[in-house]
Amino acid sequence: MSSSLEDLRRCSVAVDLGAARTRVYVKGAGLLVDQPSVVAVNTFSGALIAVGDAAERMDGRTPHHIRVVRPVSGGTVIDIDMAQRMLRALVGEKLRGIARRRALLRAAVTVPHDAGPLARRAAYETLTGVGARRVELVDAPTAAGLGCGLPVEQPEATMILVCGAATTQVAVLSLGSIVAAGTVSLGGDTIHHAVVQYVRNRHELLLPSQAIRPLHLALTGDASGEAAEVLGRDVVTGLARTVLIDPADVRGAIQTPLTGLSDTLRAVLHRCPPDLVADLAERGMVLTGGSALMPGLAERLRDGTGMAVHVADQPELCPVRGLAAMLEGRVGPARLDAKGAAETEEAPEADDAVAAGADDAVAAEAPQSA
Ligand SMILES: Nc1ncnc2c1ncn2[C@@H]1O[C@H](COP(=O)(O)OP(=O)(O)OP(=O)(O)O)[C@@H](O)[C@H]1O
Repeated sequence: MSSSLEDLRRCSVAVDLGAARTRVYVKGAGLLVDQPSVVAVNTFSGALIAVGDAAERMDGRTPHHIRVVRPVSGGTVIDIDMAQRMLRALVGEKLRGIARRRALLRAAVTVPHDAGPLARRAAYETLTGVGARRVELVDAPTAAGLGCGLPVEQPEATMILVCGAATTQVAVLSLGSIVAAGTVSLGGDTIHHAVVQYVRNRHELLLPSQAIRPLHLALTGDASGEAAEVLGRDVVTGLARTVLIDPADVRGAIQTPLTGLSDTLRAVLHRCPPDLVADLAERGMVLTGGSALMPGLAERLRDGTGMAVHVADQPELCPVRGLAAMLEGRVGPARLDAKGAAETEEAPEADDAVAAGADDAVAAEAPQSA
């Protein structure tokens, strides 16, 4: 059994810090948090006004003194302070309870497969800032693969797509490690921005967020071709106005990010040994992450690659479910090596830990959590 799986089993908390949503699983208690990764703060006093669902509802509707912040982007923490405040507000009391019962609060957190030292450091600092004394970093495709029941630890290829808010990670896994992987700027938010940009340029209209989701239906192959009426704000006059949007135009607007995904899939397959590609030809790929639910995405991938495409059950929960499986010791045989899927970060004693590469486990005690 590898030390990293042993370490993961000792964790009591699993965190999937996503650009769109934050999910926190606590051993023995289940999924305690599944909330938007959003914080609203008072810009004058710095006071926290709302987090999660409440903060997201304020987005786009705030007066000057309230700022709505998204502290995570593309699976990477970009504002550590806000991410810590968000986690404390969402789950702080529970973590304090666990920390009181256990001498050492250990947490596991997902990071993108290509996260660099700074991104790893940011995830680690976010968790230590809310009381974790030891942090296990697990790459998101491995966690998602385990979370949807794929045999990622077996000597056979599995292809997993983690379709997040702004990025999609494509990975081929075998023996618990990533064999080849790539990332493309495609997700629910990318599609959202592409559609907003198209309507703005073509119709000089700014769309509210809730008007976009119905337009996603244009992605489906069987889109009837009927134009959809949407209400927005005229760019010039500032007045409310409706326009008719042709589904064919929406498909055109999102073609570029979709082409990027097909290119990334091909590039990843190109880097795989032929034996693994043969496995994948039989099995196809599995889509996880919330954007896997985008209407028509699976069909378009099937048409574009000729491979079988499966959408996981509750795809948005796969990464956190995979972490939960590791924490509960449901992953075996234990073939995930320490330099592959999971890495341990221990809290540093001093700044020299920061200088050490993120790939190196740093043995030291954490400072007392706030
Ligand atoms: N039913 C749905 N149809 C289309 N898109 C959806 C649906 N449900 C969720 N999404 C999209 O999924 C994305 C969120 O997915 P998920 O929760 O997996 O992302 P995340 O883990 O927070 O993001 P990331 O991995 O980029 O950090 C959002 O962009 C959202 O618009």
